[in-house]
Amino acid sequence: MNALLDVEGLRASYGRVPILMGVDFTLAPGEYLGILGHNGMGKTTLMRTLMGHLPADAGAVRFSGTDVTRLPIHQRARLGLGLVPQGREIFSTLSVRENLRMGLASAPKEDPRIIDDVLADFPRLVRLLDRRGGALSGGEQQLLALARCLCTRPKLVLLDEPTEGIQPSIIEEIIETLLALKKRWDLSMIIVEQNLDFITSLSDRVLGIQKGRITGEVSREDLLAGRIGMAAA
Ligand SMILES: Nc1ncnc2c1ncn2[C@@H]1O[C@H](COP(=O)(O)OP(=O)(O)OP(=O)(O)O)[C@@H](O)[C@H]1O
Repeated sequence: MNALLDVEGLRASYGRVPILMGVDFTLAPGEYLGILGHNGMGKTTLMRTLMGHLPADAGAVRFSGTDVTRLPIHQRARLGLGLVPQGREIFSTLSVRENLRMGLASAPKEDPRIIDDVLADFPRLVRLLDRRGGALSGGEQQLLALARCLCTRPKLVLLDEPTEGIQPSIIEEIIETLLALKKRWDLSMIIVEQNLDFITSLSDRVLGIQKGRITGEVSREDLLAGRIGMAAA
């Protein structure tokens, strides 16, 4: 089967400091791929480079058969790439409803019915529609950031450290939501995390990243059996 995402020799840097040192991997349609790595290993840099927030110095990113390596963010979004950034970037003075409308603005087709469709998978947000984004808990903000991204109708969601600073009770709800989305939407996902339990619950496969390089791959069977050593160490 053709890959949905094909990343080859990807390099990126901040100024003269190289961070991604040649990243290679592919993602199949419908796959949830985990990327596990400690602080500062380049996980966020990889997500930002895939989305186009940071230019690639070398290598290629092909998405859905199109070379997107040099495309600006909005064109990648229109092709079906969506990023839920680390820190969530909720508009704190806008209501939940208004935050969702902001997501709609980058959708290929600005159809307000998309919001209702998305909310069907986020019952907790339905009760909070008029609340200010800044008055939500961290977990509720994470659900909102995910729902806002889904309003762009992505095929591939890049989810950057969703459990950071979130209470365990709502982490379970995020896992259930993500698994339900996998079934109901035709969705693929890259989940960057340090939380091993979270990534094990969701991923079909996990890649380890160290110092800007993919260091290993763990299958779902090995994940469930607790055999993760070489990827994340
Ligand atoms: N805007 C920036 N300018 C310069 N250096 C940066 C910038 N953002 C990140 N870095 C550096 O790039 C390296 C990789 O950072 P990155 O945020 O990609 O790591 P990470 O694996 O996502 O870590 P974390 O889990 O802490 O978010 C780190 O050494 C970091 O200090």
